[in-house]
Amino acid sequence: MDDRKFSVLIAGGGSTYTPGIVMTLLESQKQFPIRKLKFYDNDAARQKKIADAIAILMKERAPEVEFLATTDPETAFSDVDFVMAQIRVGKYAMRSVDEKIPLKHGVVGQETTGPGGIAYGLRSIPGVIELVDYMEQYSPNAWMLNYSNPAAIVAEATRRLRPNSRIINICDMPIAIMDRMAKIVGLPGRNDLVFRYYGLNHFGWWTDVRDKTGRDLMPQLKAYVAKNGYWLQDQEPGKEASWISTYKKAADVYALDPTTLPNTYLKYYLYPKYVVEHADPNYTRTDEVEAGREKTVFGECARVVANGTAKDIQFQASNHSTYIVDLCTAIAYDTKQRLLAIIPNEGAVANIDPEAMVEVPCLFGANGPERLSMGNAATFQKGLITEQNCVEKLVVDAYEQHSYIKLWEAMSLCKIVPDAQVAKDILDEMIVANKDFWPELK
Ligand SMILES: NC(=O)c1ccc[n+]([C@@H]2O[C@H](COP(=O)([O-])OP(=O)(O)OC[C@H]3O[C@@H](n4cnc5c(N)ncnc54)[C@H](O)[C@@H]3O)[C@@H](O)[C@H]2O)c1
Ligand SMILES: O=P(O)(O)OC[C@H]1O[C@H](O[C@H]2[C@H](O)[C@@H](O)[C@@H](O)O[C@@H]2CO)[C@H](O)[C@@H](O)[C@@H]1O
Ligand SMILES: [Mn+2]
Repeated sequence: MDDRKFSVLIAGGGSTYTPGIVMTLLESQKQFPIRKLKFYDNDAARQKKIADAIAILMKERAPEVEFLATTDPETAFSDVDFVMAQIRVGKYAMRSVDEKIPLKHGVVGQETTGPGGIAYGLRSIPGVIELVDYMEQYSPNAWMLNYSNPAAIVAEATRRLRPNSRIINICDMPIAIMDRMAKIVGLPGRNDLVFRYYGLNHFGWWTDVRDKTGRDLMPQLKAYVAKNGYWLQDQEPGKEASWISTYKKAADVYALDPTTLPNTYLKYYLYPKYVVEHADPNYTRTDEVEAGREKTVFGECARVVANGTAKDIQFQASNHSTYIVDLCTAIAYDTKQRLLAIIPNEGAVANIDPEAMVEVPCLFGANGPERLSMGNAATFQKGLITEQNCVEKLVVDAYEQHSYIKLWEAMSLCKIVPDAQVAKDILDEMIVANKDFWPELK
């Protein structure tokens, strides 16, 4: 009988996703038992607001689990088995800038795609590399499951700058979509699907989806998505309008290739004009998140602290939290569960650059991900992936070489940006806005 219990560190303890992850960890004690839970953040005040509530929760529901929150790297990263990383370098203030500057130039302003994603990527690279270095210094046998975005650029940077690190970059978008697919075909959840998927992060397609008996679910899914996208009518009370619109827009993305099912993020690359026409340059997604998720999460934490009890705490598990715990479980117990991750291609998508960081199904075990072969990308996908992957590589080139030209090339090559002069105008504004975060570009 395996009586191991694990030590988990949440890096970015002040994240709005932290309470949901803690709820899943508490509900998963049979599947993935923990002995220690730590938070680490570089903003003590932000983290404390969440940690004070979670301390009450842990005392009431898991007093046997050691809990602490710290801003000290050695305290945080020592004696850790798994690091769950979810930092946002520059916080929402900089996400707001990432979204608003491009929109002023009539270009998509978005967290992880286009110029916004490029700017975010240059901020995130040093922050995530620092976490990897702390982990390797204090707990060299630990695994890092990294949600910190933009995962595509962070993944290329960690492949290049820390090639032997035990970091696995992940994304919950395909997971959320597969939970929807399961509902569309009347199955309990994503783990009841067997799928083939390939692409880059926030830039991928399903080519095959079956149930566990091998029944082909693609015809039923395609018929639904062609009409509704991934929007589940009336099954999502309170879902925000911007997300409803994104799920519905998948129908138009699907129309471009009815042989596959698309990731929702492709709308930004294939319908940028539509996105810009439906955006408000003065009130973007960050404003919605600050008025929504951030307010709700920090309000609930304050309520728990004020009441001195978490008996009626209003946080719950989500696909975001269950996914990262599924990954830790698969690694901890060598289960070989088939799970998506962003990994070095090395032939998984045979006709794409072997050094691309692709998002494909892997078998997860004690040695981490084992890639599954997804065959060749079709011509449409190959063209899109090759261009976008070069953008992501140019961003990491710009970071490594402190190169203005490389970053201008990345912005100009990006499918979302129509013109090299527009790219330059956006870039020059972003350099000023990111002066506290980016390397000085020559
Ligand atoms: N990969 C995915 O699919 C996925 C899904 C959801 C969220 N995310 C990402 O997770 C992250 C957290 O999202 P959020 O909305 O909760 O953000 P948030 O701003 O609420 O929390 C981020 C936390 O990171 C901390 N932080 C920033 N820089 C740091 C550094 N260098 N070292 C340590 N801590 C640092 C901040 O102080 C903050 O407490 C973001 O990067 C977001 O894009 C990714
Ligand atoms: O705009 P946000 O901050 O709500 O979400 C941006 C993230 O969207 C995807 O993840 C989640 C999202 O976090 C959650 O709010 C919900 O709406 O569902 C999405 C899919 O689970 C995306 O994968 C992340 O990379 C983004 O950061
Ligand atoms: Mn994602």
